Amino acid sequence: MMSTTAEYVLTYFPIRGRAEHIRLLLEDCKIPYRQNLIANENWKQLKARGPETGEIPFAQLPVLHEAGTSLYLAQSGAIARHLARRHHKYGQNELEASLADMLYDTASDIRQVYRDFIFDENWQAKRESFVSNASNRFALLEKFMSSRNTPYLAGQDTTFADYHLLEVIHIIQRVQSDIIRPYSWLQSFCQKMESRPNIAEYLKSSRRFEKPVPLPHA
Ligand SMILES: N[C@@H](CCC(=O)N[C@@H](CS)C(=O)NCC(=O)O)C(=O)O
Repeated sequence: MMSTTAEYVLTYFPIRGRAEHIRLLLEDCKIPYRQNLIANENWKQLKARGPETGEIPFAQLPVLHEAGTSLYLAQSGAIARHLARRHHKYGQNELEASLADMLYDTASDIRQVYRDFIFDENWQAKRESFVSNASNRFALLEKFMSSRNTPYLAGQDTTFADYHLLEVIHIIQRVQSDIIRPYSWLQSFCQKMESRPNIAEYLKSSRRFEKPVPLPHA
């Protein structure tokens, strides 16, 4: 949701990248935020002065700024967790919070496999092994989640981990559209996430960027 009375400003590039699960969380919870989209040609300058002004503490994006505070938060995982704590998306109890942490990191590991593949100059030759690796990782997640049998990763409601996993599935489906077909829990998870009204609206809106990363084949 875009708003003129934004609680948060999310600074990132005009791609989905590492910001997308943060956007999904903001959108699903209808938290007012504004996007500060940095074009490539402006990034060098901003990167050079960001650590000095405090606006980009570690010279990388995404960064979340909270309106009315001096807080400029870097690191996508820290941003997602910060919003989750503030907006009741960190589980109903400590066990759910720990599960959300574990499953967020599991989704990050799968995302890293995707990044290693997509940025590999021999990506075409490695497509099959990438798909097999990603599928094996989804199989383990499927096994774990089937044994718990909750609708969302940590329990009955979404946590920051669910938005991350949804985006990780979406980016890998761009490589292999039926990647989660063998996995019934993951399929039902995806359907549930995609049919949440605010997510459904966002996914088809012009606010959502088509590209996960700025590469022609991604
Ligand atoms: N661990 C950081 C990594 C941030 C990161 O790698 N950001 C990239 C974009 S996805 C970036 O700012 N690249 C531009 C640069 O380093 O100059 C996070 O999760 O936020």
